[in-house]
Amino acid sequence: MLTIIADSNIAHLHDYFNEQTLNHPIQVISMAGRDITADALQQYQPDVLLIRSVTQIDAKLLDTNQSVKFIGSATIGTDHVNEGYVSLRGMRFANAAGCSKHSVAQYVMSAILQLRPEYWASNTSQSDKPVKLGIIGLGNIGSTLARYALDLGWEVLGYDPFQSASVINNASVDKVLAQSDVISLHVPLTLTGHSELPTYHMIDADALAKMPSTTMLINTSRGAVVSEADLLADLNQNPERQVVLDVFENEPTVSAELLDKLTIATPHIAGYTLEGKLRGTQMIFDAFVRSYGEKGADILSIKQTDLMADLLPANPYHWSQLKQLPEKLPQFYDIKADDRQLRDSVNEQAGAVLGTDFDALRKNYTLRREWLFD
Ligand SMILES: NC(=O)c1ccc[n+]([C@@H]2O[C@H](COP(=O)([O-])OP(=O)(O)OC[C@H]3O[C@@H](n4cnc5c(N)ncnc54)[C@H](O)[C@@H]3O)[C@@H](O)[C@H]2O)c1
Ligand SMILES: O=C(O)[C@H](O)[C@H](O)COP(=O)(O)O
Repeated sequence: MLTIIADSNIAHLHDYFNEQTLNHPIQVISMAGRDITADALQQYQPDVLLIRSVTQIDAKLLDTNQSVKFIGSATIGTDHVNEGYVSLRGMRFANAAGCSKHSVAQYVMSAILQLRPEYWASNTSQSDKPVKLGIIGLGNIGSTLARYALDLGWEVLGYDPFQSASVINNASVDKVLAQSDVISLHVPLTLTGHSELPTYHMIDADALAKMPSTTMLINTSRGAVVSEADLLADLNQNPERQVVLDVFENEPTVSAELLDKLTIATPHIAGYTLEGKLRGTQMIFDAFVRSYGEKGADILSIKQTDLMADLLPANPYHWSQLKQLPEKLPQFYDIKADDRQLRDSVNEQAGAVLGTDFDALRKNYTLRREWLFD
């Protein structure tokens, strides 16, 4: 019998992990990601952990455990996982790199175009001052966002010191900060000692001072990439600056003081589309199959399967059509409705959105659909 502990927020968990697809007796124990603790591991002795970003994978969780062999995170970000420790323990780890790249890119485009609809026409063919979109981090999401921006005829000022120079990786960070109309952050959260160029508080008072007050800032990466204290000080000085946050330095709590100064604020749902979450589950299922398959079929003789196609309803939304009908964008995704829901969750007494309410907004979020980028 294979025992799996899984985050109950993993989309279609049981459609993927069951005795038919795995051709093996299994028990799947699903629970809130924050409840996956050393005590739960002690109680259930799982072979497999399937998690999302709210479960910290480290010595505190695993030092007293000898049962876990495979850990899958149905997320892009891995800053919640001490991968060095996991490798040292001989456990297999897989994340879902790129699973929601289109979802997040489309969230960013929705925010920009709903706040500045004039940007639909601010392109190289119709304007002598096309939109300059600054993108910091040009991996799966940043490079996908660049595709949408270039498709609208915008200019991209991109900065990624770990990628080769290219048509989008074309600027210094100072040029991005000083010359962009909008800056969108798409970096992992890395700390000193884990990266030559750590991204922790990358957007601090110095960086903000280099950004004209008319420059919009969008953060869908991780909250701590932006210094919240410095951002608050900047917004007190530059109340006209438009800031869109989907991630927050002190998640899952969000201060009302900060919320009041943001233009758009959403509860870490930029990647929350049916496609994005399903791809995440499919990818860790595939990684699990590969991992166990490598150990020989005697443990698990599994056929790899693409369940995603069966689980996705037909998708009528096409970027090419949306572009022709810009006024349709808010009907496709009303980002301001998500903003209102978060603001309505503020606990006046606490002067903040409480962690339990933030988590509930995410758990109960109605997954959007991605539009097809064609
Ligand atoms: N809000 C959400 O719902 C959501 C959804 C998915 C991912 N994310 C976050 O977005 C992040 C980026 O996702 P991705 O798929 O593009 O990851 P990715 O790993 O494909 O790309 C990250 C890029 O950042 C670059 N980078 C690293 N340090 C940098 C620095 N100091 N300056 C500039 N660039 C730097 C890397 O070279 C890489 O190209 C994830 O790590 C995750 O934390 C958030
Ligand atoms: O890293 C990611 O994939 C995203 O931030 C994702 O939205 C995390 O979502 P969670 O695991 O918190 O549900």
